[in-house]
Amino acid sequence: MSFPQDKIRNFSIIAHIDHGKSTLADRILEQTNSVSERDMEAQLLDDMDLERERGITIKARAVSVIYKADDGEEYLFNLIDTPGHVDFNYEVSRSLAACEGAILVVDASQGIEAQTLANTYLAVDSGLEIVPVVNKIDLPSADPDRVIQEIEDVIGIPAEDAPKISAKAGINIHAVLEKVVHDIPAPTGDINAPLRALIFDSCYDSYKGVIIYVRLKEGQIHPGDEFKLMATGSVFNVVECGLMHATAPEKTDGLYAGEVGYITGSIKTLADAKVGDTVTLTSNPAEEPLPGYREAQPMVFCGIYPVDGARYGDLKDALEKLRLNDAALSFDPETSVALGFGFRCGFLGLLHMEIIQERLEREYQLDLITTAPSVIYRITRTDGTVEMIDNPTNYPDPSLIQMAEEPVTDAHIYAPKEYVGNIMELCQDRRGTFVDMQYIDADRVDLHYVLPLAEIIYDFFDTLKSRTRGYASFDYELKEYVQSNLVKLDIMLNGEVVDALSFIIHADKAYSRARKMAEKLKEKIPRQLFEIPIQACIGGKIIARETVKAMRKDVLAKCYGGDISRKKKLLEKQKEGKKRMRQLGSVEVPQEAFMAVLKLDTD
Ligand SMILES: Nc1nc2c(ncn2[C@@H]2O[C@H](COP(=O)(O)OP(=O)(O)OP(=O)(O)O)[C@@H](O)[C@H]2O)c(=O)[nH]1
Repeated sequence: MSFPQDKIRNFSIIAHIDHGKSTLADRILEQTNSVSERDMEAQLLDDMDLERERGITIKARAVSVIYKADDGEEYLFNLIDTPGHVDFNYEVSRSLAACEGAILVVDASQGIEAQTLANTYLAVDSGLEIVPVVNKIDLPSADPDRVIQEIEDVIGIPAEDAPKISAKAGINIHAVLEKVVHDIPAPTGDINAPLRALIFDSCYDSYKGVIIYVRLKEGQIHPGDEFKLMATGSVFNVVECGLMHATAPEKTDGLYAGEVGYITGSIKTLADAKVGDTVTLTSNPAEEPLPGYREAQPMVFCGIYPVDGARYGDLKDALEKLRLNDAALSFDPETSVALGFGFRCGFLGLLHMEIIQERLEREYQLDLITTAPSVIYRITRTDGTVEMIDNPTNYPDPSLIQMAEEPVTDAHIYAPKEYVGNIMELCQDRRGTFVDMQYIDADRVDLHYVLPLAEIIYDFFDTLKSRTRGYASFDYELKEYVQSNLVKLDIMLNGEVVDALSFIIHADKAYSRARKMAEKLKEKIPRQLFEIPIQACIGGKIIARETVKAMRKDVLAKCYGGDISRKKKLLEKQKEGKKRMRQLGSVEVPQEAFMAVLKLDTD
């Protein structure tokens, strides 16, 4: 065994977004000489380009480093990075379950925010030792003592000797490393017991197949061993195992209880090696898997269509490739009269959805049309059957519905108290139910609301930010399904329903939304040779109407005579424009009309 258990420390860094988690991780790698300066790109742990650009951590990752402590001993630190966004909460909880402790980073000028608390609760639920650290003390607005007091008052853990650091300037990082050695317990677990290893992350490598990242709780595993994934039941042989160092993996002759490492075994798809599953050996299997496994459940759905119908096959290939590395992404073929062939895609949340859309466009050069995001509604039909509906097209006729239910969330908003009025107004407007309000300190409050998921998947967070000048933070958790007065709103152009524009909405909001959509469409649809009525209707009843007037004269008539190249240019331009048009029945609708209507709420 490479390292005695008592010299191993397995920990995560948890923080609210932007409080400096990745920067601290970089400093830890640097100070343990894990990376040469040349290799030290900022935010080494975030290795996807997109992550770097957005400055967020999408996938959890782990890295092993060796730290020579002040007591003269060498310690093996396994640092497990966690994603910082609620969409990826399940991955966060699995990463935490692989650790004994967590460094809690709090920004010295901002103090505790919504995800500080949400992530701390996840860590406490996993029984971790929390090591608070106050970061960004170099900022002029930093008030570390106030933040320490806040940690003690709000979280209820001792923090008077929390290291006050600057991850950016590299101040006091040593104190953090020593805290890890002294405050975070070493792992325990019998290396001779039947193997139980928790998969906390996995990725796809085109040479090695799926690489699974595990924390061994009990037992050991060696190359050549036959292992079983307990949730899926699939069996493989270990081809390689080892530790992940910052720059390259290190093959080892085995992994032992307490360690964190990787295993490869010609596993073909991520669906076989799911995060949260338990690895055991077929020769001496464990009786029970480790607790906490569940399937990642998509919560937000939308239709994705290629602008150019001929690229349907490319879109399919791209989605399949992305799914290799993202078991939470789901997609099924769907057809729309308006948009042709495409896919109904499911995501963990809005951020996840945006990331996938952006990757499809950027990495696979696809032009896409996406339909409005939808949550999953639970419909009980009059004949008693229950259906989960993620596509407005499948929404039954109102006469067949006995009860409609929608998902609601428990939401916490942290903000300075002067914004309480604005926030309450926003939550009210989004059909929120006020639960309570608590003071975090003299200036800031925690507003607790129950909010329908459908109301926060559009642009809730952006609106919240703009109404609080960026000071509010937000966190939510799915709570339950509740009965709701839902209707399906259809849009008709020239008397025909445009299926891609239909959506499910609360009855109270249907009228104003219908009116806004009709107005927007009128503005965006160019005049054509005939009059186009735009109608919004619920179950056949028209609730809003606008009309695009017919073209009165031939606009091309202006181009009499003139030089031929100018005419050609005009024709070229027209062709370009044509490509971006969709023929909906008898009406041509420009691409941007779809976009405009779908983004209605942000205006
Ligand atoms: N002034 C100052 N800025 C810091 C410090 N630590 C981090 N930052 C800056 O704060 C921003 C966010 O830091 P990150 O390390 O990306 O934060 P994070 O918590 O990893 O963010 P997510 O990955 O999105 O969760 C970056 O612009 C950093 O340069 C610090 O000690 N002082």
